[in-house]
This record gives sequence, structure tokens and C-alpha cells, in this order.
Amino acid sequence: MNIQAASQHTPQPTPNVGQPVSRNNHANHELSIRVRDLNLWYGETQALKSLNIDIFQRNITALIGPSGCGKSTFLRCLNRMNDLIPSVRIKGLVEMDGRDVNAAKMDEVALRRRVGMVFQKPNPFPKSIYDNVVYAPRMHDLVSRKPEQDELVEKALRDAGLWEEVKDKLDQPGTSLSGGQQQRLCIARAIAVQPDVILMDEPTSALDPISTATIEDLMDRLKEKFTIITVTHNMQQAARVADYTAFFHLGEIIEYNDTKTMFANPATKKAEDYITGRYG
Ligand SMILES: Nc1ncnc2c1ncn2[C@@H]1O[C@H](COP(=O)(O)OP(=O)(O)OP(=O)(O)O)[C@@H](O)[C@H]1O
Repeated sequence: MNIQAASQHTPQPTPNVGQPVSRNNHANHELSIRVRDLNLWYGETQALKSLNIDIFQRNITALIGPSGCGKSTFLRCLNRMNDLIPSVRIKGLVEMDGRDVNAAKMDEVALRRRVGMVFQKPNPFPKSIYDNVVYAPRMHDLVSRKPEQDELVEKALRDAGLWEEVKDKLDQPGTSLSGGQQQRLCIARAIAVQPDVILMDEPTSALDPISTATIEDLMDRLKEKFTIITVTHNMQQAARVADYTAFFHLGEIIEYNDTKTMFANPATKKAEDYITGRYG
């Protein structure tokens, strides 16, 4: 990280830890997630090594880096999905809006409501389009009456850019849609509970270029309301959609910066080599 530049741009309570070195003009800079000295082991194997990063509200942060460097593992630390893996041990701090995500008193169900997730392969429930969207809000008691549910379904599908395509067939199975539509349905499902953060793990890697472009446009609109953290292997995509980019390598964050600077002027040789396709 370019320490000099960092101290010029950012007042830093903890010098140079997890702070990007410069920022986009239009970016919003309120802190959403604060990670300090985060380590994770699968059994004896350490997959995340002393990660420090600040993630900002209502921005898109891309996680990039070669296969196996820990991007998905890190993503899963943010909504405690790794808790489901018995061999996992975690040390360090993940704070969301000032609250320790790993604290014993943290309600995991409530946490996963605040931190939605969209996966690589679209995975609608084997239910109707309508029920896919309304399932989680019902479970969390956010809606009960039918008119409220109808309104919520329409809003989520509109926000996911899918309403016009499905409004006349809401009772059809979610799985009857195209891959790109299914992924937007999964996004509608995620935003239906009004989360603060949406985690996306390679959300377009199973999609064709047109569906990919639609999702990228959607991400750009969704960041008005949500903090988005996305894993991608597609460097053009990171450059197009992300305000900030973190480069992972062998379980460490080697570089974290605003995306323009990271791509135009990477501070480390490793990031430069990766971004320019010298390895992957
Ligand atoms: N459930 C698991 N049990 C044991 N080891 C795991 C598990 N999940 C991931 N790992 C290991 O942790 C390391 C990081 O994996 P992770 O999937 O987080 O990397 P990644 O950067 O997301 O990779 P990719 O880009 O290929 O998806 C790898 O060495 C991987 O083999």
C-alpha cells in the first residue's frame, strides 16, 4: 500500500490499516465493515492471514486475486457462513456498523438478514417467482397481509430490474427463467429483506455477456441503497463496476485501493502482474 498517499488523503485512527490510498470523487465514505487482524484456519491450514480492511457503505468493493487466495472464504466471514464448516477456526475482528459479527450474542439469523448473499450459480428455490421473493420477508415477519406482500414482491423485482419480464407469470417456477433472469431473481430475493450489505460471489461467471452487462448495470443502481462486496475473476468487470478493489494473494490482502488507481497505477508488482494477466 502506498503509505504516503494514504496519509495525505485520509484521517487514519489506525495508520495505514485497511485504508484505500485514494478515493473516487463520487464515493460515499461512511464505514460499513471494519476488519482487523482477521485470521482463518481450515483445520491446520491457514487460509486468511491477518487481514485488515475498511469497507465503505453504498460502494462496490471488488475482491480479486488468483484461485484459492481466500476471496470466498473472506466473503463468508462477513455473514458467518464459515460457522457451518466444522473445521474452521477464526481469530480477529469483523465489525459491522460497529458491532462484532462474531460476538456470542450476535443473532446469526438477524445478521444474515442484514447481509444478503448471491452465489455464482443462480439458485432459486423450487418455488414460484412470487414465493422466491416473499419467502424470507415472511420468515422474518416483515410482511403478513397479502397486499403488503404483493407490494414488496413488485418493489424487489423492480429494483432487481426483472418486474417487466415476469409481472404476468409470477406463479411460474423461478427455475423456468433464463440464467440471467434467475440471477436477478436471486438478487430480488436478497434485497427483499432490505439488507445493508449484499455479498456476491462471482455473480456473473455462469452468465452470457448480455446477462452479465445487465447484472453489472443493476449493481451500479443497487449501490445507491446497498453496500456491495463482489468476488470476480473478470478484471474488466472489476474495473467497470467497483469503486474499490482489494487484491488477495495466498490468504493476504496485498493491496487495497480505489479501483481507478489500482488499475492505472498498482502499488505492488504482484497486483500489477495479476491485473495485466501475467498470472491467474
Ligand atoms: N471448506 C473448506 N475446507 C477446507 N479448505 C477449504 C475450504 N474452502 C476453501 N478451502 C481452502 O481455502 C483456500 C482459499 O479458498 P477460497 O475458496 O476462499 O479461495 P478463492 O480465492 O475464493 O478461490 P476461487 O477464486 O478459486 O474461488 C484454498 O486453499 C481452499 O482450498
